Amino acid sequence: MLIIGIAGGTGCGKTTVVDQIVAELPADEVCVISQDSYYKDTSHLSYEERVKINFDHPNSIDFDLLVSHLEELRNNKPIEQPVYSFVEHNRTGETKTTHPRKVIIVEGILILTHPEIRDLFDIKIFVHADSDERLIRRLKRDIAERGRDLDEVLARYQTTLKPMHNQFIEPTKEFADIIIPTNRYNTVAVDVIRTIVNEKLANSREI
Ligand SMILES: Nc1ncnc2c1ncn2[C@@H]1O[C@H](COP(=O)(O)OP(=O)(O)O)[C@@H](O)[C@H]1O
Ligand SMILES: Nc1ccn([C@@H]2O[C@H](COP(=O)(O)O)[C@@H](O)[C@H]2O)c(=O)n1
Repeated sequence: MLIIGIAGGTGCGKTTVVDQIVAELPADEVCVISQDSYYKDTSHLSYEERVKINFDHPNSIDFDLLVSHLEELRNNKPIEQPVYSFVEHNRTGETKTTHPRKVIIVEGILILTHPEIRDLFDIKIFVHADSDERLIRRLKRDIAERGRDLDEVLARYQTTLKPMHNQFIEPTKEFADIIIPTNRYNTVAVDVIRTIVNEKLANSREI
């Protein structure tokens, strides 16, 4: 089994890179775990209280559940990945059954901040895009897909997102084996990673 961690600031293109890697791999050989699924259950809070949560701080993530799920997958057991709603700022109550695969990709802004999770990764990747580029992408995406407006995204960016990025996310770049620049679409880097993954898969088939 090969476990790959893909980190980087919001809007850097993690999901896009993951989709590009996965697109060329056999569906039954890869699964994806998103850190977003592991935002803490906040059902005990009202919507007004949930909106105020700092979603860019490591304390917002249920790392205990994420670690236990990764351990289960490593032991060849399926897990129930929570489904998260960015509109409700909460888990939906539904889960997605995720089966263990030869390649497990874990992606999220804060996954390299957690020492135990870092140790589980065979390859650690940090996706980098400039902060102005990330803000532009985040604005467009959150308004189009996550039910937000301009003021909400900018306020969140200034109050939590930018300071948390500088304090917690950017420093984890030093743990990365590979840094992918994504100010533009980086097909070369994605090809390199695909080659590494395919080589590992071919070796595991021979054993
Ligand atoms: N290299 C790129 N160039 C331009 N736009 C991109 C690039 N990578 C991603 N995007 C766009 O930016 C937005 C955020 O990308 P996404 O992959 O969701 O980032 P992340 O998962 O890191 O938050 C999406 O709308 C995506 O289509
Ligand atoms: N209810 C929430 C939960 C998280 N966020 C933001 O999502 C970002 C992480 O997701 P990416 O896909 O962008 O990596 C993070 O920066 C949180 O601020 C949110 O807006 N609402």
